[in-house]
This record gives sequence, structure tokens and C-alpha cells, in this order.
Amino acid sequence: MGPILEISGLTIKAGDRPLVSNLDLVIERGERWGVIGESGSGKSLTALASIGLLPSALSAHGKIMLDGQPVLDLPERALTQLRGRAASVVFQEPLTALDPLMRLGRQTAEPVARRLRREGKPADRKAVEAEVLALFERVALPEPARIARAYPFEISGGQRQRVAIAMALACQPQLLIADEPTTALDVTTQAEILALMKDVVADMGMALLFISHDLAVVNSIAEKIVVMRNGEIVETGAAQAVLSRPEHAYTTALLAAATKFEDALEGRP
Ligand SMILES: Nc1ncnc2c1ncn2[C@@H]1O[C@H](COP(=O)(O)OP(=O)(O)OP(=O)(O)O)[C@@H](O)[C@H]1O
Repeated sequence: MGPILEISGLTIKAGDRPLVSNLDLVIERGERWGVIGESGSGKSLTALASIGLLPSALSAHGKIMLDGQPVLDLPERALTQLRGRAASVVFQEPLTALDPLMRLGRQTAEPVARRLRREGKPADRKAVEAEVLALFERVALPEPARIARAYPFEISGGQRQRVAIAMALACQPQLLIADEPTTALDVTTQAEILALMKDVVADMGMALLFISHDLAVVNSIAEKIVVMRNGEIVETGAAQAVLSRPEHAYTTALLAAATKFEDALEGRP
């Protein structure tokens, strides 16, 4: 089997204006990748394009193979099916993934039932409910049965992100894309969610594409790193190597800014 994601020569444009230029990236199965870069550098657009979710106002050229399928050439129906088994996304704000008017158990049941049917397994109410509760337990939600009956507004932000992760895992994707999934959370919850994601991804043998503007966060979860700036990759390689011996001045500047920020937090001069 080839890589789970293979992007070559990807260019994304708004009219004539390039937002991402000639980008290449290969993610092998089971690899954990981090994408860093300042706001507007094209991280989210690259991730959205990878799963065929680019806003229709934008155009994409080049080649994107997701689980061996050409994302840019597939009709919508085939794309939906491909996404269902190949990739899921967790966004920064869990409320975007959650229906405010539906109990959390019921909304998680939908992707669970789809996967059970796809695998030819029984998808009756009892089987689906058992899977939903097992997923809620897997993401360390307290009292899974109570949370399953709750609405999104009745639980905390951290718990909502755990539910969003459970929903993303429901279809057992081979690639999990996380776009700033901890940015909206307090530092303690952020650390817990990062540890959970790292654990789940390793446990289920999934690949990860983790987007963040925060170097420390990316360093804690990724084994390989892409540094983006103005829609281009400026540097890529093993996380350790890129962060300890950056080759590009932009990466050095990101590192210096991160260190300064940490010093300021800890009251160092
Ligand atoms: N629908 C759109 N139409 C026009 N331009 C867009 C659209 N979506 C994004 N852009 C522009 O594309 C560029 C890259 O955006 P993208 O969201 O990928 O950046 P990012 O690195 O993920 O930044 P952030 O961390 O702020 O999300 C930005 O300049 C943004 O303004």
C-alpha cells in the first residue's frame, strides 16, 4: 500500500491570487506530522484541500492522492465515501462539528452506524449505542452514559472537544487531521487533549496531520514537521532536527518567538 496522503504540486488560488503554491507533501501510513506557520500561511487550506473540502470559491491544481484516490478529480459522492473511511477532521472549535440541538450520543451514533454497515456488521440500536459508549470511554469522558444524553451546551469545552474526537474516530479513519484542536482550550485541558490524541492515534495505527501555530504543541505530538510561510513550505523534516537545527531563517524566527513567549509567561527577562 502506498502513502495515505500524497500531495504534489498543489496550488490553491482565489481568482488569480495564489494562497498555496506548488506544495509537495507525502504522509506515510501511521506517521504523525505537524504543520506550523503563522496565521494565513495556508495550513488550513492545505488540509481542507487534502480531503476535498476546499471552499468552492477557491480553485485547486496539482495532484492529491488520499488512500490512492485522486481527490481533485472525484465527484462529490465518491469523495464523501472516501472521506468516510480514509480521513476525519477535528477543528479548533468543537461546536462547529456538533449539532447544538441533538443529544451527543445520537450525533455520534450516525458515523458509528455508517461504519458498522460499511463493515457488514449489525447496526441495530443496541450495537450502535454500545459502540458510542465505548468511544466516549476511549476519549476519557467521565460518565459516558450521562454525556450521551446531554446536549453540547451542557458540557465543558474540553469535553466537547473529546466528543468531537470521538466522532472523528467513529469511522476509524486512517488519517486524522486536526486543525488547531487545542487552541481554544486552557493550558491544562490542552495538554490532556494532546496526550489523548497522541495515544489514540498510536493505538489505532492512524496517521496524523496536526496543524498549529504553536511550536511547543507541535513538538509534543509530531514526529515530522512542515513549516509553512506565505503558502509555501520553507522547511520539512524530522521534528527533532527541524527544531534543534532549523535551516531556514523563518523557522529560527518562529523558534525565537516561541522561546520569548515562554520566557514572558514564566517571568524571565
Ligand atoms: N475562501 C477564501 N477566499 C479567499 N481567500 C481565502 C479563503 N480562505 C482562506 N483564504 C486566504 O488564504 C490564506 C491561507 O489561509 P489558511 O486558512 O490556510 O491559513 P492558516 O495558515 O491556516 O492560518 P490560520 O492559522 O489563521 O488558520 C489566507 O491569506 C486567507 O486569508
